[in-house]
Amino acid sequence: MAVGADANRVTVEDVSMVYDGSNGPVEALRKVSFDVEPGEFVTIVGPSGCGKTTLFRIIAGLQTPTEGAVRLDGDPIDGPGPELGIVFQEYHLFPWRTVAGNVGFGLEQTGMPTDQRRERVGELLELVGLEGFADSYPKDLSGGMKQRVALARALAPDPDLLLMDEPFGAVDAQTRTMLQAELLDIWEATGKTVLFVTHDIEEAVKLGDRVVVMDREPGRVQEVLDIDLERPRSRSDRAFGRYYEEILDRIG
Ligand SMILES: Nc1ncnc2c1ncn2[C@@H]1O[C@H](COP(=O)(O)OP(=O)(O)OP(=O)(O)O)[C@@H](O)[C@H]1O
Repeated sequence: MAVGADANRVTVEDVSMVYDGSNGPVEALRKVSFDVEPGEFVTIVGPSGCGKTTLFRIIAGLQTPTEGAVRLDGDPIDGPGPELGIVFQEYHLFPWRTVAGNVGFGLEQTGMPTDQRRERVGELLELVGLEGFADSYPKDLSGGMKQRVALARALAPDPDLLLMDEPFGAVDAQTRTMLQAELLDIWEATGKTVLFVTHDIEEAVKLGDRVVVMDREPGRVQEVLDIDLERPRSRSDRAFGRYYEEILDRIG
């Protein structure tokens, strides 16, 4: 295979997950398969309990599937590493570290020299629109700003894949719209492959090139829908509405 042919491609292969529930086995995923092409923005949408978080955790290497595998560039993902940038709904920032300290955390672990690290953190803060907040602490930031810090931290080691689990679920509607637009700008600027989990159909259609639609019946992928729309997209567009209704119809 040519060098780079598989760059940043994610392959989810027949992934199944069965939990040991207190009342017996709980099937969370059944033979889920799909690919994410390099540089693509893929959203995963489905109703509560359909297995989104389980799928996300398996792709992030935080959880081992009962069967199947997830590969990044052909290699199995066997734990979170610098090739993955992960953003959770609840920010997960270190409260005792400044904004710069949070963003630079992963870079410290790699042993990057201080000067270089400062420069990289500065670039990242600019990218997420937080210049001037390097010395602030998370407690002094709004939800949207905290999520920008979490995004900058995830991007710091220049990961192959950006994984986001309901990242805008905890912010108000106006901030959410703003963050969505900013994320698309960052995605375009960096060319990252993005996998984004949401329960919000509008968000899934607005952001994704392709939408992995989970079934009403837990653990199944209903279909993978190609969204053939130009950005920016809004619900007032007829074509947007068609995709929205289509997905709504499937998962209700
Ligand atoms: N640790 C666990 N032990 C037993 N069952 C679990 C466990 N984690 C999840 N489940 C079950 O697996 C199924 C899928 O859960 P999961 O959290 O992945 O779904 P989800 O789509 O992310 O839902 P939500 O949007 O509500 O978080 C559910 O039936 C859930 O109750």
